Amino acid sequence: MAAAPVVAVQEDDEIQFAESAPYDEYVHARTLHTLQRTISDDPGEMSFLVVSQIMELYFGLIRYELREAQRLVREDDVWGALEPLRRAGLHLEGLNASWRTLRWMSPTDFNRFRGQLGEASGFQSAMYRHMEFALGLKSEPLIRPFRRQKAVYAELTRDIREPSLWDEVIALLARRGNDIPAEARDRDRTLDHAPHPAVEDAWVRVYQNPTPGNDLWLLGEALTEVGEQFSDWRYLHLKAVLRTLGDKPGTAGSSGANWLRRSMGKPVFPELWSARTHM
Ligand code: HEM
Ligand SMILES: N[C@@H](CC(=O)c1ccccc1NC=O)C(=O)O
Repeated sequence: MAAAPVVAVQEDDEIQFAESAPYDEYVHARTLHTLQRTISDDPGEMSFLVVSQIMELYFGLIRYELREAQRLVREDDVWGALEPLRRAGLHLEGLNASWRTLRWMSPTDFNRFRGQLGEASGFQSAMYRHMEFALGLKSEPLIRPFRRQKAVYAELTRDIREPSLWDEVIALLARRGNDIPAEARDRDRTLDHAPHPAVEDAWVRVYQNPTPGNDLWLLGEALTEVGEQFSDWRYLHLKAVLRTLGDKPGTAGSSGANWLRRSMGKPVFPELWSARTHM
C-alpha cells in the first residue's frame, strides 16, 4: 500500500505515538525543554540563558568537527578533512549569528538579573576550553580552576596534552616535503602554539599554487575561514560586553572587557595569517 500523504497523517485522529514519540527518542526535546531553569523573575533572563545554552551546544559541535578534521589530516586524507572543516565554518557562522538575539539587552536590562548570576561566567565553560584546545589555543592556568571538578578536570588535562588540529596540519606539511624543524613539530603540547618561520614559509609555498587541484591550498583556505569566524566570535562577545557592561569587572573576577581584549590578541593558526605578508 502506498504511504498516506503527510497532511492526511497529521489530520488522522487515529494516529497515536507510543509512550514517547520517535522524535523525542531521537532529539530528547522533552529533556532539552526542562533545562531552562531561570534564577530570577526577569522575563529577559530566559533569552540570556537559552542563548548561552545554544552557544554551549555549538562549542561542542564545533569541537567535534575540528577533531574529526584532525583525525582525517592525521590519516593524510585532506579531501576528507575539508568536509568537517566546512561544516565547522558554517556552525561558527550560526554561533556568531546567535549574538544578534542578545542585542535587545541594555545595561539596565542586564542589571535586572545580573546580580543573581553570582560568580557564574562563560569563563567557566569547559567545552569552550576544549574547542580552544582543538584550535591550538592552550593555557594551563585557565584549566586550573576546574581542579575540584574531578571528571571535567581529567578530561581537560587529557585534552590539553593532545596535539591540536594545527599540530596535525604542521605534521602534514612536513610529510608533504616541507622542511619543518623538530622544534616546531615536537613541542610541549600544553603550551600555546608559538608561530614558527618554517611553517610560515611552507604556507607561502602552498599559496604559490592557488588552484582547486592543490588540496593543501584548499585546506589553508578552509582553516582560514574557521580562524576568521572564531575571531569574529571573540569580537562579537567583546561588543556584547561593551554594550551591556561597559568596563565593569566580570563575574568571574576578571577586569572584563580589557581581559577579553587581551585574550583576543592570540590568533588561531597564526602562520596562516602572517604568511600573507610574504605572498
Ligand atoms: C551580554 C552578555 C555577556 C557578558 C556581559 C559577558 C561577559 C563576560 C566577561 C566579562 C568575561 C570575562 C570573564 C569574567 O570575568 O567573567 C566573559 C568570558 C566568557 N564568556 Fe561571556 N559574557 C556574555 C555572554 C556570553 C555568552 C552568551 C556566552 C556563551 C556561552 C559567553 C561565553 C564566555 C566565554 C567562553 C568566556 C571565556 C572567554 C575567554 O576565555 O577568552 N559569554 N564573558
Ligand atoms: N561574565 C558575565 C556573566 C555572564 O555573561 C554569564 C553568566 C552566567 C553564564 C554565562 C555567562 N556568559 C558569559 O560570560 C558578567 O560579568 O556579567
